[in-house]
Amino acid sequence: MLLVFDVGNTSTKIGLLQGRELSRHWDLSTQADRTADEWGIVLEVLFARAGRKFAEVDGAAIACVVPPALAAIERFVRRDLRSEPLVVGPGVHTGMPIRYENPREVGADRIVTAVAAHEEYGAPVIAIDFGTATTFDVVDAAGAYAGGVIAPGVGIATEALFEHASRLPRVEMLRPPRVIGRNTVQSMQSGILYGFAGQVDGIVRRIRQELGAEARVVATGTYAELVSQASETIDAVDPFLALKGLATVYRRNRATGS
Ligand SMILES: Nc1ncnc2c1ncn2[C@@H]1O[C@H](COP(=O)(O)OP(=O)(O)O)[C@@H](O)[C@H]1O
Ligand SMILES: CC(C)(COP(=O)(O)O)[C@@H](O)C(=O)NCCC(=O)O
Ligand SMILES: [K+]
Repeated sequence: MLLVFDVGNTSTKIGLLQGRELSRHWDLSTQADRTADEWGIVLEVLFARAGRKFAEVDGAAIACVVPPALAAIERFVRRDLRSEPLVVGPGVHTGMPIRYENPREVGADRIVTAVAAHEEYGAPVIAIDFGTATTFDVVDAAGAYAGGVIAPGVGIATEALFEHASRLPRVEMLRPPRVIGRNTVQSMQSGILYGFAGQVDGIVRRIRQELGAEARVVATGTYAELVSQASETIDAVDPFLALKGLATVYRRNRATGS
């Protein structure tokens, strides 16, 4: 079995794969100061509840965009799983050429997400990840990572709205009954949902124009389901793109299997 970690700025997504099948997945808050011992405790509990044992794990892969969180996970994998983790980053073979000016700059989460989108939907494809940031990752017709877009995420942008406007409350992220809100909460829900859906549609149209191709669009991340309800350009929602992409990159590096 393969254990994969996608460490984002807000949450750490963990998956257990048997071959290509994601058999379990968990979502923890990202805590950069969590120690290797604490990782051991947390995963022991999760494994026990899933009826799994550390000894069944024969490989691990990590994509981390929070540098201080990485070392403890690596230590946990080496010590408790007795395995050398594959950390996605410079020098790792992903099978996808990167057209960023400086390929080292691209977040590992974006690369594995793009790899999974390409594998599942072909090329060209646009993967959107609604996490702390909203990221668009573009895979061109030749299957290369063409670059993309980084925008303020739905959660943090909304947080800024009520932090900076005294009379605005925290609102639930829901689809309001109409676009024209008749109370504060509905007005904010409308602005959030249709604002971010419009952002997606506008950016996707421009990307397609620049690519000169009708790339398909797959969305992932916390707000993917919500925004896709109002977006006209999102073709599919897949909550596990990054975890699947991690497994693919692992296979491409450690070909003996997972
Ligand atoms: N369980 C939750 N309930 C509400 N909001 C959440 C939850 N988990 C994450 N979020 C919000 O989602 C955003 C991060 O999404 P996530 O997919 O975890 O991002 P990342 O990949 O950057 O860690 C944050 O703005 C956070 O406030
Ligand atoms: C863009 C990101 C902040 C997204 O992180 P997330 O929202 O998933 O926590 C992350 O991928 C990152 O730090 N990237 C490095 C810069 C880049 O990709 O160009
Ligand atoms: K992410």
